[in-house]
Amino acid sequence: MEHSAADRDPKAVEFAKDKNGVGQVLLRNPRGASVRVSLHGGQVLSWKNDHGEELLFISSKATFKPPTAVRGGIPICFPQFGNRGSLEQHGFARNRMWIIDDNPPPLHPNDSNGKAFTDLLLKSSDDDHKVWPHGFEFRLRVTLAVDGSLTLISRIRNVNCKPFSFSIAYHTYFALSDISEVRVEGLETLDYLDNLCNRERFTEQGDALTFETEVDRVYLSSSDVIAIFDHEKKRTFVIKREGLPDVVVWNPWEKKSKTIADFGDDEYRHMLCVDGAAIEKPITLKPGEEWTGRLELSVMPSS
Ligand SMILES: O=P(O)(O)OC[C@H]1O[C@@H](O)[C@H](O)[C@@H](O)[C@@H]1O
Repeated sequence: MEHSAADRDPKAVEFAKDKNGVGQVLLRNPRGASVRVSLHGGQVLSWKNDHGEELLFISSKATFKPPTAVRGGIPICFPQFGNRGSLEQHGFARNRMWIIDDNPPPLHPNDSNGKAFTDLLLKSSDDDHKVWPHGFEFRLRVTLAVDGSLTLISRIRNVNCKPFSFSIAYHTYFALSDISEVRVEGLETLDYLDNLCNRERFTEQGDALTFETEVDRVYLSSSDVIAIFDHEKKRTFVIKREGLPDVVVWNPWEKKSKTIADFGDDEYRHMLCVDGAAIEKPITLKPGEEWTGRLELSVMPSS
């Protein structure tokens, strides 16, 4: 039996609909932090700390009307990343309607006890089979802990009689004061594939990543914790991953921003995508097998 914060506080998990009729789950912790998850795409749309400050970027030009994913938050790229395959960009999961999973297979008690959480489910549909002929169940648990950290646990199961392979990324748009004041640590000396150079492979040379132009890279096989230091806001995002060896770093910068319809011209200054991902070596599941991946995001004060 799993016990969530909802067992003690009926306000810890609430369900509502947005103005387009899309279901959303709101998680709250006792200190006032909150997380909002949409059933559309299983996408986290908001993560606020206990001062009510938004930690995820959402574009002022974002459209919240399905079927397109919202520009910001944490869209889930599955079963394809980017255009590395025949499916639509970043796969179809972010554009599908998920359901609430009332009776998910249990997870470790640490993933629920004392926390506010919700379980969502996406099952492959007949439409999905036309473009990707595989049977899967994708279970997503979104958890808000008492310390304000946000955890996404994905369990993907092959429910068909033939194997399939997939890629996945949690395309996390972090909200920042100013991209030119930001430093990312944990990717030093790693190899990366540069999407701006036909995925050519390079090796990261610098001490830490800083930003002064467009970046669109997949860092490979990183085992470290990633930290995003925001000097102006005096806070550091800490990203921990399990089962997600690769890390995408994306900022469209000035020129590309102007070509993205649901993104403001100057908004690149206030966001950075850093995704926990499994891309270079797709994950293969035999019939009946399940894969688990875990992303944990937390924020710490820094000087
Ligand atoms: O506009 P989309 O489909 O959400 O993708 C945004 C970006 O996502 C990044 O992860 C890709 O590497 C970029 O190439 C892409 O432009």
